[in-house]
Amino acid sequence: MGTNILEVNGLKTYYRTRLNEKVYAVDGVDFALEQGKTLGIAGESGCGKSTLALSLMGFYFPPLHYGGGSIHVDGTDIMKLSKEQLRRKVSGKEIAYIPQAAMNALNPTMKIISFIQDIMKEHRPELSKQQVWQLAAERFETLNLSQNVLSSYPNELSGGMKQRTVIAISTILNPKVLIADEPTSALDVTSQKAVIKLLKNLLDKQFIKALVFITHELPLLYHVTDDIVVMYAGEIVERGTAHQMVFDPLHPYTKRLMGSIIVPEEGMKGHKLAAIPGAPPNLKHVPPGCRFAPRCAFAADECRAGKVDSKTVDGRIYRCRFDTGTLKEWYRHEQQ
Ligand SMILES: Nc1ncnc2c1ncn2[C@@H]1O[C@H](COP(=O)(O)OP(=O)(O)OP(=O)(O)O)[C@@H](O)[C@H]1O
Repeated sequence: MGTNILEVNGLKTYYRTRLNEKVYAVDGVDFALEQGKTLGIAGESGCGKSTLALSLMGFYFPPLHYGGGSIHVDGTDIMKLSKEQLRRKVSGKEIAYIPQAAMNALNPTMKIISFIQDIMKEHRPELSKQQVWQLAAERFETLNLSQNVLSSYPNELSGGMKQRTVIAISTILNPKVLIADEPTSALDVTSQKAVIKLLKNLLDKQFIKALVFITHELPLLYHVTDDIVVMYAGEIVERGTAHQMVFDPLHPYTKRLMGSIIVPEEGMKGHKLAAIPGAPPNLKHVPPGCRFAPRCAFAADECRAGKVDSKTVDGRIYRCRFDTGTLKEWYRHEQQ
């Protein structure tokens, strides 16, 4: 077992709406990520992936509120730090976050180098403008990005180049953990591959120590991450290696999620596609038992009765009352 660079225990966060209702977007999440590893987070829209990312950064600004639990980054519980300590010591330095569509949020009137100068002014004020340029140019070259990009405006770059630039900027301080939220969505296949290559490069060169990759496209994670967790209605319902999750899912939700997506992998090309019936629950009023039960073909009365805890079997974690033998038998029957 390696060192855990990120450890999350019992994390709960919620939104408070204008009508004073609570939306339980992250509801008791536990996971750990070892140094040098990549973790994928998958799930349908609205299951809490982006909220989890915001929560991991300690970005608690209304309407998002912290409800409990701990987040250790390289041994430090960041929830015990003040907002000011978080901003100065953690954000971007220990843990960095690339939100969805970040590349479209770059100020179009600023050259790329200006974004890096702003970061360095805050975190490395001792560096001169010339030194910042030198540092940025070396980093860009190492990541196979031309240093000409530094003197460009965001709108002069293609979508794929813009996204790679955002990633290079966000990791300029060598954060221990990088959280990338849908970093490849809205890009063509060639640009997606370039982004994935860049992320792997950051890990190989040890500019980052661990990567969390969030996407609703579970099969994409197969090429990027060591492990995958699947979220459903604010909870993690399964965790396994990328191979296990794609080729041998245990939880009925993971199984249905895989069955609803075109999987280009060898051995999966012929699998039958079927949409998951129904919709995820309203996170203001989650069902009392298994949250997937209302949509699950295998659900029994006991599934709807009380909270379903996670269990660990052969290193895999899943949140379902049924044992692995029963689940696999059902899936085998379905395929016939
Ligand atoms: N500002 C907000 N106020 C209230 N509820 C919110 C707010 N932002 C998100 N939510 C709710 O929190 C839940 C989780 O949303 P979140 O965006 O984290 O899901 P997601 O899995 O990242 O979805 P997507 O893939 O579409 O980004 C959803 O029910 C969503 O409606």
